[in-house]
Amino acid sequence: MSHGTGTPDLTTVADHRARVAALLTTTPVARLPLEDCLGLALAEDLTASIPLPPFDNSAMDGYAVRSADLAGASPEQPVELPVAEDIPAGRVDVPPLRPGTAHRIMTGAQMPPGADAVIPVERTDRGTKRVRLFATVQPGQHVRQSGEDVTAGDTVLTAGTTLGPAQLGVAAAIGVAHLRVHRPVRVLVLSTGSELIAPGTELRSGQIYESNGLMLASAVREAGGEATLLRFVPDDVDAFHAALAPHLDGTDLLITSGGVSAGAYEVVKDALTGTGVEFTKVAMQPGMPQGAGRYRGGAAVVTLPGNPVSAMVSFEVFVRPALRAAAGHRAVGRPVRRAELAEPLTAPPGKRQYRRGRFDPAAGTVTLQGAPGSHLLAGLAKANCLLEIAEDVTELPAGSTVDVMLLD
Ligand SMILES: Nc1nc2c(c(=O)[nH]1)N[C@H]1C(S)=C(S)[C@@H](COP(=O)(O)OP(=O)(O)OC[C@H]3O[C@@H](n4cnc5c(N)ncnc54)[C@H](O)[C@@H]3O)O[C@H]1N2
Ligand code: MOO
Repeated sequence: MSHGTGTPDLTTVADHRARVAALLTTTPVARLPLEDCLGLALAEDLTASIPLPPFDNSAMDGYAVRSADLAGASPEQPVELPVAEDIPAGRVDVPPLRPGTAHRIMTGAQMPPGADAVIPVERTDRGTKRVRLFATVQPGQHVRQSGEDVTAGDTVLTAGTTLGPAQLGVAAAIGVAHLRVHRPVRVLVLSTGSELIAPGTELRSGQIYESNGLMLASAVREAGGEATLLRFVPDDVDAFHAALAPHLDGTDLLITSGGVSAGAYEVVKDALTGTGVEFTKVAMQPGMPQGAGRYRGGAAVVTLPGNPVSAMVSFEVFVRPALRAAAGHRAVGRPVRRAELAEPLTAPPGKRQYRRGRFDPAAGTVTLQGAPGSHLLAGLAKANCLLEIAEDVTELPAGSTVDVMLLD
C-alpha cells in the first residue's frame, strides 16, 4: 500500500496505526474495589449521592460563635464567653449554640446550629471553661458550607476518565467503594533472539542483554495494560508455537519484538506468516518493519522491530493509542506540543522520522538526544519527547517549529 508517502510499497504511518487500532475491541466492564482501579478508565459517569462537604463544618481549630457576640472585640478589649461544649471532628451529637456562649471546635467538626462563624484559636486565650476572644469575625468566616464542592446529583467524573489519585480520592469522598471500569487489556510480550541473555548474567562475545521485553512490558503497564513477559523464546518455529500455546488463552494482544526483517533467521516472521499476521514496511524511521493481524483468528498480534528504539517508538506510535482506546480511556494519545528546534537536523525523504528529544517547557525549545540510529537506546532514556518530522521534510534549520510528543 502506498498513500502519499512518496515512497512506493511502503505503508503509511496512519494506515498501519488504523490497522493496529482495528485489531482491538473495547474490553468488558468490571465492578472493582477502588484500590484496584488506579490507571483504569471509568466505564460510566459517576454521580454523587451526597453533597461535599456533607455538612457545614469548621475550617479552623478554634471556637464556634455567633459573630454578633464578638462585636468590638480586640486584644485590648476582648470579649469573654463561657465555653459550653467541646466539638472534636467526628462528634455526631452536636448541641446548638446558645447566644452568649462559645463551643470549642476542631477543623472538620460539624458546626453547631446557631453558630455562624469560627474564631481561630490563635485569636483567643485558648480557655476551656471561659474563653477570651481578641478579634471580631464576619458571618460565615472560617465555615466550610455543605455542598460547596459537590452537590448531590453532580457528575463528579465522566465515562472515559483515567482514574488517577485525585479521581479515586473524589470517588472515596462521595462514599463509593466500587467503580465500573474497563478491565485492562491483557498483553503477552514475547522476545526472541539467540543472541539475547538475561541481565545479571555474564556476557559472552556476540551476546547482548535482553532489554526489549522488560521495556515493552513496562510500557504496557504504564499505559494501563496488564503484561505477561515471555523471554528467550527459541529461534525455532515449532518451539515458538509451543512456547506461545499455553499463554494464548486470555491474551488480548501479543506483542513481539525482533525477528521480522530480511535475514535468514526471522523466527517471528516465519512462525506467524500464514497464521493471520501480515508483514509490511511502514514509511517511518525508526520502525520500518512491522506486522499486525490475528493469530489463528484469536489474539491480536503486533510484531515490532527488534532494534530497541524502533520497538519503543513503534509501541508509542501504533500500540499505545490502540491499547488505551480498547481500555476505554478518553485520553488516548500523548500530548503534542509545538517546540522550537534548538539545532538543525536532517531526515530521510519519504519517511516519517521520530527523533528523540528533550523538551524544555519553559523555553519552548527541544534539543535532540542522540543520533537517529535505532540501536541508540541511551538517547531514548534521556529523552522526554519524540519529535515527529513529516515524510516530505528532509532538513530543518535551528529555530524551526516542530511537533513533539511528550512522553512523560
Ligand atoms: N537487509 C535488510 N536488513 C534489515 C532491514 C531491511 O529492510 N533489510 N531492516 C532493518 C531495520 S529498519 C530494522 S528495525 C531491523 C529489524 O530487525 P528485526 O525486527 O528482525 O530484529 P532483529 O534482527 O531480531 O534484531 C535487530 C536488533 O535488535 C536487537 N534486539 C532484538 N531483540 C532484542 C531484545 N529483546 N532486547 C535487546 N535487543 C534486541 C538485536 O540484537 C539486533 O541488534 O532490521 C534491519 N535490517
Ligand atoms: O526502521 Mo528500523 O526500525 O530503524 O532500524
